Amino acid sequence: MTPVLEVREVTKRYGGLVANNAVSFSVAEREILSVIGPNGAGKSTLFKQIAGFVAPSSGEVLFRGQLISGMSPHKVARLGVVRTFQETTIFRSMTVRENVIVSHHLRSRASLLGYFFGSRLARSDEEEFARSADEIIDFLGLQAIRNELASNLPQGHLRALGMAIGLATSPAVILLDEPFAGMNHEETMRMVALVRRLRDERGMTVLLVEHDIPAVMKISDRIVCINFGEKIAEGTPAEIQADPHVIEAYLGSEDAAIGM
Ligand SMILES: Nc1ncnc2c1ncn2[C@@H]1O[C@H](COP(=O)(O)OP(=O)(O)OP(=O)(O)O)[C@@H](O)[C@H]1O
Repeated sequence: MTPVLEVREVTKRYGGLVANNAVSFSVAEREILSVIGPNGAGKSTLFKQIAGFVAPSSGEVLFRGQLISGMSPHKVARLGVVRTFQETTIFRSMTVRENVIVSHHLRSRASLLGYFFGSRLARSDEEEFARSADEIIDFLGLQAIRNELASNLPQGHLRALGMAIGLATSPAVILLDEPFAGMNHEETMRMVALVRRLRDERGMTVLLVEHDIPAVMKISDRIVCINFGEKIAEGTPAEIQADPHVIEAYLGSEDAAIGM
């Protein structure tokens, strides 16, 4: 089967620093794949290149066979590859529901400006977007904060809103940047279940960058491990857990052992 996403020999240099060095891997439809590695390994840089926030120095990223590396994040998102949590646009003076409605305009025929100025085309989309926004809010269990201003939300809810905004565009591939960061065990388990539902109920392919190794082991179909910008291992959670290169990378870092 054609992979939904292909990362081919992606290299990113910042001056003399090589943040990613010829990283290659592919992701199958409806797969949950995690990218792990010690601090500064190059995980965020890799995600930014997949989602269009940063252009590779060399190499390419393909989505269903189409070249997407070098495109703007907006174009990449329109095609169906969306990164959430960091650098997500949240309108602080709008409510949760309004934010999710507005985000639908990324895939709309009418422009965002049309929404603000009430164009006819925008008005015709409005009802559908409101219905879809309510569905996403229910899906994520955010009913209680539906009408809360974004500026009043604590960090955890802001992250959930970031996810809601990502879902509003109905992506085929969603990239989650440290979805479990700062969460206690119970919250993490809830998020693990939610990510599985994205795949099982919405047919999405999920890529995540995450430091919470036990959660990664639980949730991932496959894991790619990078260290000093290079891919050092790729495999199932059991394979990664037993890989000597991975163990060595973690033992030599301040992330401590790859404790599971
Ligand atoms: N815009 C930039 N300019 C210069 N160097 C950068 C830039 N972005 C990242 N780097 C460097 O590239 C390397 C990889 O950084 P990156 O943020 O991708 O790592 P990471 O694995 O995501 O780290 P962490 O787990 O700590 O978030 C680091 O040495 C970082 O300092």
